Amino acid sequence: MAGDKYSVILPTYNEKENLPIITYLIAKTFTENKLDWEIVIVDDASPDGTQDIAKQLIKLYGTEHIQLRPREGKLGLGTAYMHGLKYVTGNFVIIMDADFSHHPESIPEFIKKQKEGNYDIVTGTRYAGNGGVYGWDLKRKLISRGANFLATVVLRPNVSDLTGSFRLYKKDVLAKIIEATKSKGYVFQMEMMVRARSLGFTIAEVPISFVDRIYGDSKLGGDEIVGYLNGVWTLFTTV
Ligand SMILES: Nc1nc2c(ncn2[C@@H]2O[C@H](COP(=O)(O)OP(=O)(O)O[C@H]3O[C@H](CO)[C@@H](O)[C@H](O)[C@@H]3O)[C@@H](O)[C@H]2O)c(=O)[nH]1
Ligand SMILES: [Mg+2]
Repeated sequence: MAGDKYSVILPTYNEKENLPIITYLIAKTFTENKLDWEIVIVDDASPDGTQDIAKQLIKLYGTEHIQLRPREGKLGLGTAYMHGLKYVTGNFVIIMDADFSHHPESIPEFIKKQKEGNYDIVTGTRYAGNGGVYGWDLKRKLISRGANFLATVVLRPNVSDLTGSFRLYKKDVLAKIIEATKSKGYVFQMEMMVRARSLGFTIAEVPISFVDRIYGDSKLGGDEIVGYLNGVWTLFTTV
């Protein structure tokens, strides 16, 4: 629709190798599809110089397309989205990873799906249709499947991929969900879907291929798994 603007919130922590290429591909995707866009980079004081790269990208694409909204230290993904949302100027928000696990080529499919039913949220799914995961070892696959299975059985939010983060939201919907969401770590993605359901928002799905990163390391650790289990329990007893 004329007047729609898509704001991509891109959280980064040590993504200097990935940031220029992901930015290029996001820009290309929006430009080719004649869509209005911006990227809000939320960098948590990455020691590798990610912010220097971001500043160069602002010079290249302009302040109307790229915002750098840094924070003092590594404060986690959930709060990175909240922080980025404060600066968003579009009426739609896309959240994705900066490490190519989420490919920008899916963005037009998300937008098309959103328009089909005027959905509040379109979530990427690795666990339906021709979606999938590539490059993870068995352990990480089992953690992801287990996390989804547990929350699906206990909380029944009727979303096939609860722990993924590649999603499109109406901006005011995202603001309301974030306000209701209490957890801060990786569990945030799952809680957001459960909250969205209980607030009555509509959710559609688009199958995506999640490809493990080539550059840098995942930030998922044992404390995140404990945090997830706590999150499922808390939602089970309160929502
Ligand atoms: N600003 C900021 N960015 C962060 C932080 N931690 C991670 N990031 C950024 O967030 C993105 C995802 O981080 P990864 O460390 O690559 O996550 P992953 O293990 O590949 O996990 C992915 O899959 C999970 C489960 O499916 C998802 O829950 C998660 O959101 C992500 O999509 C990357 O762009 C990374 O730089 C943080 O504390 N602060
Ligand atoms: Mg990753």
